[in-house]
Amino acid sequence: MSGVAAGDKYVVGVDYGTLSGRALVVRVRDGAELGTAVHEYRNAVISSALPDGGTPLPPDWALQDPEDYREVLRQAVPAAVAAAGVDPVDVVGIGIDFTACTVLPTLADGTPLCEVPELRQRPHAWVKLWKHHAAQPHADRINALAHERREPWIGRYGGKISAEWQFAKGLQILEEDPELYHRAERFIEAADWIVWQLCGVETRNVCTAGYKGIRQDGNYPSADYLTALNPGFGDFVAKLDGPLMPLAARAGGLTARAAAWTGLPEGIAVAVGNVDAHVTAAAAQALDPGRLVAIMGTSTCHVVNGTHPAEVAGMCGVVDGGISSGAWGYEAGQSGVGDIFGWFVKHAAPAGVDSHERLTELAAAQPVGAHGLVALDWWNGNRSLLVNHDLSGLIVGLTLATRPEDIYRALLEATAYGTRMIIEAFAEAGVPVDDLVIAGGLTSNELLMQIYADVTNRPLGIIGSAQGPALGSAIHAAVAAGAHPSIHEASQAMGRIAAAVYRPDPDRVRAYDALYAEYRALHDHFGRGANDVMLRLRAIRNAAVESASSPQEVFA
Ligand SMILES: Nc1ncnc2c1ncn2[C@@H]1O[C@H](COP(=O)(O)OP(=O)(O)O)[C@@H](O)[C@H]1O
Ligand SMILES: O=C(CO)[C@@H](O)[C@@H](O)COP(=O)(O)O
Repeated sequence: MSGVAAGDKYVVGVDYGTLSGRALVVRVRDGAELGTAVHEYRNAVISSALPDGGTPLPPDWALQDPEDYREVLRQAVPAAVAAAGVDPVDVVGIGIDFTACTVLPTLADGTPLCEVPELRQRPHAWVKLWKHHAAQPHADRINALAHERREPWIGRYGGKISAEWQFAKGLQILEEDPELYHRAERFIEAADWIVWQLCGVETRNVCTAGYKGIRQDGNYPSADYLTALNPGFGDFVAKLDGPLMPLAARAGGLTARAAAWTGLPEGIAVAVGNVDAHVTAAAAQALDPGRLVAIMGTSTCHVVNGTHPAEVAGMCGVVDGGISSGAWGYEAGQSGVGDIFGWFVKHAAPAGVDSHERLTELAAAQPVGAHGLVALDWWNGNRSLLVNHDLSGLIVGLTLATRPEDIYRALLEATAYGTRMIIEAFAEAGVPVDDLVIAGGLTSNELLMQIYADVTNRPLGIIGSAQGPALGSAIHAAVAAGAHPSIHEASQAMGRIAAAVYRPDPDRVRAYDALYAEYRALHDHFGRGANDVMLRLRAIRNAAVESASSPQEVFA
């Protein structure tokens, strides 16, 4: 990479993903990406047993190790600066984005409870990753009580709080390990925790407080409501509440300790924490209302700005300033997308066709509908519109003639139908979606992109960066450092989009309309109570796994 010139200033964006953290060095003047480095988390996703080989974990758990996050600062940031060839003294700010809701209990000084020696073997002491889905029963109770009491905030979450979010995860800790819950003086998004590590100041960003917490119109749920959920839960908001700051604000200056980790100058601006999806809207120059950004990787997040708050059934949430100050930001999501394709390649495709590239090549040769299949894309549950992580996947239409590429294509299509359900829910609630911009690793699959254009009948733009979230974080860092006056101006100067790269084809649009009608019928049948077979199967599975983990069977 090249482009280093005297007088230029730089910012570093750090994108904390599910398996790794990436640092990117960006030129403030025009957003040129000069150097990048990735650090894979040593403990990755902790889902079967705690790292020291000890305590086994029940189904649907997903934990992480906060030390992996610090290691990204020590490894990836200096490596990216070295790769860029810039002098660290010319770096004026650092910004981060994180997966969310990825959340941890800490002491008052920010020490994660899993780093307190006597708590290390307690599963609830660790970071709960966004895809920790074991708090579904807690989410169900949060929702039922909110509706019963007509809590004013529930409509801002499409009628349902997700099992992935702060209140469900917090309630699970209280009810499964009350002593640990009481040891937690703070309960904090990893996005805000790593900013605390960087600048030594605890802040809370409006984005995660709004979408992943339940903060609306300046308030969290009342102590009265929380106590009705569980008499011990009334103090939860006190653990969450911190100095709330708008996106792109300066949280503080880089501490001497974090300067030593990163090799960056002490005192440079540290931007307020942000979320991988939301930060990408700035990178894709997609802050105007009506332009929906889908960040497609292991999962998909959909974010779009609107001019007013509307209640969209099944969305994740609408938050004032949740994507950028001055607009109402909407979020929806699909919990499994690339992960479903990855599952098929790894566990179901026979040798010889067990790669995304080969399956895509074979699937691309088919006319729409030729495989005779429709799938429901719920391998990792359903985040929007059904908000139920106990739902599971389904493929209808299998015959002896079905080939691996048929199933692979049906899975690609199923995720596109899921996105269309979300777009239609927005439109029905008066939140227009005029075009889509796609970001994330899946943009490299051209067949998938064309399927999305045809299924949604909308032009598809592609973000002009392979590192959308990290670029978005760098843009926020530039604003926090005062190098651009606002996120809109920084987005125009530093963001990149190739508009309308994929256009819908009218014949394929018609063919997909028919298949989408079948998807919708299956979606409502299995997802809206007509047939709860998926929920019954999940209960049977959980009981079987639980009985198999009795001491005799585990150690047999
Ligand atoms: N060519 C491909 N076509 C479809 N899916 C792919 C392809 N290559 C990788 N994937 C899937 O994409 C996901 C990785 O995407 P990426 O954007 O890197 O992930 P992340 O969400 O962690 O940032 C994995 O789930 C993988 O199975
Ligand atoms: O839910 C959000 C953001 O709100 C994401 O962080 C979460 O889906 C993780 O996404 P990826 O792992 O980046 O696909």
